[in-house]
Amino acid sequence: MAPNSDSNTVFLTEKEAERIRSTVKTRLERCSELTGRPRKPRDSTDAIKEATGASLMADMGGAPDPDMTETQGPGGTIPALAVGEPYPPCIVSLQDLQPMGLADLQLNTHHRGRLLTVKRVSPVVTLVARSWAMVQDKMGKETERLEVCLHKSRHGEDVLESASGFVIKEPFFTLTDHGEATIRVDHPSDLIVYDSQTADGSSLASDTEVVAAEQLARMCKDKGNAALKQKDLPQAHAQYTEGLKVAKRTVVSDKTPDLARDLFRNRAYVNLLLEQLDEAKADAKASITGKEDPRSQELDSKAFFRAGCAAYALGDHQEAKGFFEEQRKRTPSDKDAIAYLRKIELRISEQETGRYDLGKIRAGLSRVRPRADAADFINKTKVSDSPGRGRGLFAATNILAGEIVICEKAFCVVWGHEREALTAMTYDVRDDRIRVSPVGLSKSIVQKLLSNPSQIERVLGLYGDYTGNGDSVSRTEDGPVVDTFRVHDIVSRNAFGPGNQHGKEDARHASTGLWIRAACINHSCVPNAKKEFIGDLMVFRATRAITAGEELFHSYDLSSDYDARQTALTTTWGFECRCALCSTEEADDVAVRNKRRELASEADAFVETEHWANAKRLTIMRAQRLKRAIDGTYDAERFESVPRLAAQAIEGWLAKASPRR
Ligand SMILES: C[S@@+](CC[C@H](N)C(=O)[O-])C[C@H]1O[C@@H](n2cnc3c(N)ncnc32)[C@H](O)[C@@H]1O
Repeated sequence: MAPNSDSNTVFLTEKEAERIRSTVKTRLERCSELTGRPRKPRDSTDAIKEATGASLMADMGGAPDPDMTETQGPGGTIPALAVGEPYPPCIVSLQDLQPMGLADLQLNTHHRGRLLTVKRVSPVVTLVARSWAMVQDKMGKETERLEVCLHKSRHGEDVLESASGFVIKEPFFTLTDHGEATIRVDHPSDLIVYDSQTADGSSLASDTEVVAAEQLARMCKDKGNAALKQKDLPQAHAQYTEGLKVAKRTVVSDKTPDLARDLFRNRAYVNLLLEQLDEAKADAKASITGKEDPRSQELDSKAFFRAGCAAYALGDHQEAKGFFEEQRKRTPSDKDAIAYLRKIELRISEQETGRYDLGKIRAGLSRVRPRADAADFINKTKVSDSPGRGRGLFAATNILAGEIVICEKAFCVVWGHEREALTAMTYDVRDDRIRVSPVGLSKSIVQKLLSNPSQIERVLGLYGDYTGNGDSVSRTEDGPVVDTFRVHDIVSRNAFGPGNQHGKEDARHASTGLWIRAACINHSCVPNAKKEFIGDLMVFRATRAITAGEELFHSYDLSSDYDARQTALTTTWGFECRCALCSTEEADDVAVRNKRRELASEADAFVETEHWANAKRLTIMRAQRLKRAIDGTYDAERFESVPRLAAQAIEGWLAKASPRR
């Protein structure tokens, strides 16, 4: 990777790049040699001792993290990960899988159709991009390493650390980068936290059992309330869920129907805090009593409010409006409902007209509130095939120069200053390329999809190199399923950086986001739309008049240098640009392109250091000379109808400069 003065550029030495490549290649060779071989038993005591030591060292930061690679630059060290060996997640429910033991594991094998029940027997070794621990199966005779890669936490808690019992669906037994055997989990839905309490009340028969079940449900509700008070949201959610298993049984709900409703209402609240919006909405709806007495009206008002908040956060403004109106009917003076209904009017107007108070939106943003409260405006565009480029976004109506084409909130954005921000060097074995990848964004998207499965289809419908094995299963009886490899590939080809809006960023913590509609816009070096970011709002404006039916383009890479642009487009986006400008520049002599690159760098440095306001006559003359020199590298005839990108910065400066009086 080329050295660069830009603070967001990662500089990887050839030696480091070679080390990453050879580590991965050696592992793959070893894996293929060992495929199908039986697992070698481990000495339990030694294995646990080793994990305990490694866990202590990791906690103290005392040992080098094997995930990390050295890079030069302000970001410091960056994790290095191998990608490009995707496999689909398990899409079979637990009840349809056959149990197996650790002794049955075979190397480099996905044990399809099988499940492993294990308990953790060592502390967890928490590394930047993975966590691991030693586990034993039911018999307690065999011990093995269990590693959770990248997607290792849920609601901010390390999954391995959150419990001691796990079920691994269709376990993948392989080698670590260092050649050690391990069970490896890449898809969060393949690891189920094993729940020993089976309070499903499935065989409730006698009155005494029903009373006991009711008591159990009440106890869960109390425990949930206590956990909520302690702000232990995952625990509160688990307790309410446990209580609901019993309270929903007909024999219990016939006797005390309000118990399940209370649990649903409480869980709706916890779900809102956990941003599990699908379930928050469903729970709130399930808790509605429909009764007329004042107490029930008050409780239903609360339920409609929670359903409204969930629908609003999901961007379903019409649905949210319906819920808040129901709330207002029950509690007419409720200020929250009135405030939300007012906001919804604004959102619906933004969505329909594309008119935004962008100044106000900008003023409401800050480092602690970096996400805009705004609706998406997309109805001037439609998605259609773009020959040679997959799908593209097209104008559905005539659009004037300067008009908003689309305005969209990020489906997910991770700001450089947020805990989730994480950049990695990924070595992709499919094309032998090392890239800088926003893996923190992939992690956050996976979490968001697991929490809101209604959104899975929208995201997985985006373009990515790996498209899975054709199964579109996004849920089993055990919960939502998200293919993390597909999300990784989608992020690679569709994510953008909203820029440094909230203080300095470094290479390891760059801001990145995913905008679903805008992800359909293809690239051109001669675009007809230009994007700007206001918080997580991506605003595209037409740079010239666009007629209905025309394809919309923006520039993925703004470099004025043909070679730099082509390298970025092939490496990051996987295509060679064949636009009118690239074809013209490609025909230039290499020496001419080199000269132009040098002059453009000089012009950039000039623009950076010399302010145009009150510039001296001599400074202006220098700028004019530079512009003439750059123009001299362009053949007037061939470049008549395409832009001269290298001259744009200095032209802009000259247009603004005025001689000092
Ligand atoms: C953000 S997506 C754009 C939408 C995409 N075409 C689709 O079908 O969903 C980026 C991908 O679109 C394709 N693409 C974008 N602009 C292109 C162009 N000018 N020429 C060829 N492929 C292009 C590349 O495969 C790139 O990785």
